[in-house]
Formats: sequence, structure tokens, C-alpha cells
Amino acid sequence: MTIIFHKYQGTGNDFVMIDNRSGVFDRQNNQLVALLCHRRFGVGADGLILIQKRQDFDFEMIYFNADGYEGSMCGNGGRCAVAFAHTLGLFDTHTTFMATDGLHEATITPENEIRLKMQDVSSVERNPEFAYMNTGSPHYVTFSQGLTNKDVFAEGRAIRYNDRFAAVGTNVNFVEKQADNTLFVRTYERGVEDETYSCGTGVTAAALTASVDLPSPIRIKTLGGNLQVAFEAIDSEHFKNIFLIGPAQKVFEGTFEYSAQA
Ligand SMILES: N[C@@H](CCC[C@H](N)C(=O)O)C(=O)O
Repeated sequence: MTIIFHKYQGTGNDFVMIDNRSGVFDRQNNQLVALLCHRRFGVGADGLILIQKRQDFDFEMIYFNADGYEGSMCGNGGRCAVAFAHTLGLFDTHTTFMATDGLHEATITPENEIRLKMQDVSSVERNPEFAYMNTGSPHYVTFSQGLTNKDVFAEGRAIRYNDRFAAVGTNVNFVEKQADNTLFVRTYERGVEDETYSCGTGVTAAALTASVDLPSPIRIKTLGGNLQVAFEAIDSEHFKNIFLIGPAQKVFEGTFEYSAQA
């Protein structure tokens, strides 16, 4: 079987994108998804996204983590899906599409960035050491000093597999507030089981956590580039009109030869 794919990245969070409007790609084939995402045996990516037909919407985004299994919402993947759907001619500058956490809207800005509307957040658990919330995916957020030198893999993994989170898992974000009120965020991702260069739902959670000190929009720095999160805070636990804003770029396209025995 020959699979035509496109590779996209959004602030270094990278995705194999497949136009599956024909329905030919079997979304139950977790082994194939994991192989495509494998950085030595496959194309290599943090995740894979299928663009599918969906009645009443421009498209549906089906997101898989690099482990081959369908994940919860992916913010950077959503921005890349919008960029890819645009090249497929599915919309002009504004789109509405369906994802696992519901309806999303997005706009391509005059600066060619993707402004993606996220789901409202109606619950934030604020503890002295960390905050925990769902921004489409579950996120643990903790503030940290000396973040450049932190062992995000080891410390993030320890939290992801602790007694509270082991069964379902969580993404883990370490955040350092910088002098210019930018947030530097590094994320250990569930389903990738490693640090990624950026996590869109993670930086959204970081911004909402920091909203008690910083006004919207909040500028974010990640290992892979810069993002912004804009929002309306109703109070410290309720947020609406949340937007994740940043670049999404095509890297290359190609074909992948797959035989089930491989
Ligand atoms: N990279 C993503 C987050 C993807 C979701 C996650 N790994 C999970 O299923 O928990 C993003 O940009 O939001």
C-alpha cells in the first residue's frame, strides 16, 4: 500500500498529515500510525492527523499521538490541520471543523498565522505546587526556575506516572515567567512519552494558570518558537473566547510504502 502524506510543524510540534476524505486510511490501524510517526523506521512525528469529511463542517480532524493511539485535542496539530485543509481548498480564510473535543473555529491571519479557537475552560484546580485543568487535553502546570536546564523528561515522566495520573495519564508543563512577562514553557507529552518542542493545549493551560498575574494576550516561548494565547477570564477558574495563535508550516510531502508484514 502506498500512503501519500504531508509533513507539517507548528512551533516544532510535528505531524504527519493525511488527506483521508476518501476514507481509505484505516483509523483502527494503530501499528501503522505508530510506524509512520517513528523517527527511524517511519516518517517521524509527534503525532498523526487525518483530515476527514464531516457533514456540516469544512472537515474533521482525527488526532493520534506518536504511540499510534487516538489522543485528546492537540492545539498545535489543530493549527497544522487548518493550514493543511486550507491548501486542500476546503475553506478560504475562516473555517469551522470538528475535533475530538467538539467544534473549533479558526482564521488564517494576514500575517499567515493560524488563530485557533479552543474550548471554554470551566474548571481549574489550583494547588500551591501546581494547577490542573483540561484545555482539550489534560494538563498539569507547575512554575519553575532555571527551566533551560531542567530534566523535563525525567521530572515530567515522574508526574505523568505518579499514583494520581498513571492510569489515564496527563501532559506536564513546566513554566518560567520571564522579565518581559513572556512565559517560557516546556512540556512532557502523554502519548509521545517524551518532551516535545511545543504543546498547544499545554501553553494554553500555562497561560490560563498565569492569568491571575498577566493580562491577555500572553506571549509564550517554547523550544520550537513563539505562540500567543488570548482569552477572556470570567474568574480564575472560568475562561471563554480562548485563542491559540501562531505559525504552522508545511515541511515536505512524500509517499510511504507499507506492507502489513513489515
Ligand atoms: N501536542 C499537543 C497535545 C496533544 C495531546 C496529548 N499528547 C494527549 O493526548 O494527551 C498540543 O499541541 O496540544
